[in-house]
Amino acid sequence: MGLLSFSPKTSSFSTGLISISLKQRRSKDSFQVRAVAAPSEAVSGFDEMVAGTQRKYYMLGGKGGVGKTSCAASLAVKFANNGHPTLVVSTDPAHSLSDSFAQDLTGGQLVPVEGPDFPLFALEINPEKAREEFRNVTQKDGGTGVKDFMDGMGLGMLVEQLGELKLGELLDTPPPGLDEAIAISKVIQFLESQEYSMFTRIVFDTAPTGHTLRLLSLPDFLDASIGKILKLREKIASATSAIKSVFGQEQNRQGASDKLERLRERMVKVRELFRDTDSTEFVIVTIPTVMAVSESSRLSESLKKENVPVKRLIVNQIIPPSASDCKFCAMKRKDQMRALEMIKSDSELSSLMLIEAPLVDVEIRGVPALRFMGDIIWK
Ligand SMILES: Nc1ncnc2c1ncn2[C@@H]1O[C@H](COP(=O)(O)OP(=O)(O)OP(=O)(O)O)[C@@H](O)[C@H]1O
Repeated sequence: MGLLSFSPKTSSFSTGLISISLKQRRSKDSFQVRAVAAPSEAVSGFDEMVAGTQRKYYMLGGKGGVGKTSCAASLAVKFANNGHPTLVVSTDPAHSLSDSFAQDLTGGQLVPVEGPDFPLFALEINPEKAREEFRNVTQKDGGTGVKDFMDGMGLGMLVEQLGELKLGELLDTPPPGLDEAIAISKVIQFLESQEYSMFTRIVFDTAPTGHTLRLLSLPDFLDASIGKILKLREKIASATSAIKSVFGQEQNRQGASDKLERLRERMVKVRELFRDTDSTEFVIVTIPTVMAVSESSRLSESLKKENVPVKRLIVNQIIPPSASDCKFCAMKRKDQMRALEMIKSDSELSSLMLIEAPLVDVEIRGVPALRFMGDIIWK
């Protein structure tokens, strides 16, 4: 039975034996973590992930509650501790980065995370704010704005075409994934600015599976919608050149058109980013249950169909072999082993690099704990 120590003074766990089942004892200035079993060797190919200074994006996603945030945050800490200025971004409308790092990272701005050796910043995208901005741009220039404008001008024949866009409806009752698409396009907007040029690793903590699947098709959908709006605008502009002078708004409208065009370009970039094998990888996180494995298999299939690069599958929260005589633990573990076998024979998942991460008996919160978890998973 080995022992791992953590000292807040050095903010690190001692190296050596890695634990699966942990018993935590807190004292005034230190706590110890008792290791009762050694984990199966997880090999994530971290050397390949950390190599090079070219910017890389890692998107972690999967079913709700499987540990996406913990895995994403631990990967970000690990990158930062390996010399990469790193940005961790939450695009999940229900953010939990602040909880995971045990620091206030809210506000929709870059916030420095205290603890790692190299700069680590976090960004929780505020989906409501981002959606509001999106709504302003599209409505001003394309959504209800265009509809009202056309109605007013008696250009009824174009209204039918506008109906196809369903953009107003989309914004009033946003489907799952829209917030994500907007959030990621927002991130791309950020990344174009100088302030963000320092980051060589960007880790996304994404929303649960359903949102991700929807998200994959959204950039195409929005790109097409915005494209249609722009075409409509052109038609209106050419059909009503006289109106322009009456309203004297040509400059404003041109500005709004440019904004819309930029939004569209960003959507195209989102789509490209998701499919760029040189810079991007989607890491699926799951737990060893039949339901989670089935969902992960479907996610993997959809990602591949969309040409999104997927190489790694983290199976999180694996119960260690029962050292005691706990019947519940033994049964649960047997169940989990069945799910693991299912992964190994699944046509989608078996080809992925399998990273097994143990269930630890302390909550993973704060940089030292994330560093500890990262050292188990990412090696
Ligand atoms: N390997 C693990 N061992 C013990 N606890 C874990 C492990 N992985 C995650 N947890 C705990 O499980 C809870 C959920 O984890 P996390 O927030 O990372 O999941 P999530 O998939 O991001 O959830 P959501 O979909 O709700 O955002 C947290 O309390 C976290 O500390």
